[in-house]
Amino acid sequence: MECTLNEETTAVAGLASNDEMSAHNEAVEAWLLAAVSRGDLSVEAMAQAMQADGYGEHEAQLLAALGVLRHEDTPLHSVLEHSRMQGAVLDVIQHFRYARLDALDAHRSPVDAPVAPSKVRGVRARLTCTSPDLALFDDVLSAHECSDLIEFAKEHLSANRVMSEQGEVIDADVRTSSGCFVEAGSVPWIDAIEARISTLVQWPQECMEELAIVRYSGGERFLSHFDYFNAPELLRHREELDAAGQRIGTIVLYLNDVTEGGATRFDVAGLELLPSRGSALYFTYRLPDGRMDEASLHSGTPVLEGEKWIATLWLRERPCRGLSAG
Ligand SMILES: O=C(O)CCC(=O)C(=O)O
Ligand SMILES: [Fe+2]
Repeated sequence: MECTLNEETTAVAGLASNDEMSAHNEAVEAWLLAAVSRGDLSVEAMAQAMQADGYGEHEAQLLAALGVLRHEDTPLHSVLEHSRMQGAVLDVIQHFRYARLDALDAHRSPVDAPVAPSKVRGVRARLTCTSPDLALFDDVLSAHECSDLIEFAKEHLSANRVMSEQGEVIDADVRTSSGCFVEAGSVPWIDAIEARISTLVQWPQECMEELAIVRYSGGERFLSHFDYFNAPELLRHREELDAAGQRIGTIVLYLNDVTEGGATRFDVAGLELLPSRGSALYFTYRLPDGRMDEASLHSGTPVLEGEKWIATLWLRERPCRGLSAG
């Protein structure tokens, strides 16, 4: 199983195999629900049963932990209290970039309604996938933060630029949106948002490019592309690689709900993620052997009604503050 849906489906897979995947997920979830309602909160027992059923150790632990988190709406700390394998669960959770809001609360911006410091809850991955490696998180930005970012961008938008084969900046058909960068300090709470994302994905803030806000109006889209620099023969790509290394991951923050169209589509997996205000898509594309993952090929599908607003953060191998890759 490559993709795991953890909530009601706000993600839509376009290929026929999705039906099989959903049926499989439903069966797994039904089993988890039954286990939880029997009062068996032992993640370990569930994981062992799943392993006996042919799941890999890691996957079984993850699914069992997710099952408890989801079906009981159980705070993370309570899962850990009930679990005899706290360390393993934490490893699994961290591996899949779960973060705890108490850690994230340190990075809440002033426009957020404060979460009581004693309140601990997990940031839930609605969906995880191994090929491409991605996770979709809910409630990463507050409604206030989303609308403030949109209001800021409205004052600073210009047509997005795409590089020609010769490495020149041109207006091209690949990306028909408008956008702007949010320089450090230009919005008071931008640092808080970036620090929160850094905590969520466990990657240093100084290795994140400047936040880029993009608006797609009716009919606008971003054709299939890789986010990493895949043409070292081009001067621009070579310069970028020399300056701060490869791009290895992307966070797309969805700033509004889109009425129709405007999905983020992963062509190889046939997976389409629908924007939902405040959620964050995180995907990575450096494979364990160092090659870049072609399964990360993706596009922004045409917006059919209304507008789509996103904010994107690209992760680099090395510090990149002050450089704008675009
Ligand atoms: O618009 C989208 O959903 C995708 C955006 C994207 O691919 C990017 O900003 O690199
Ligand atoms: Fe992209």
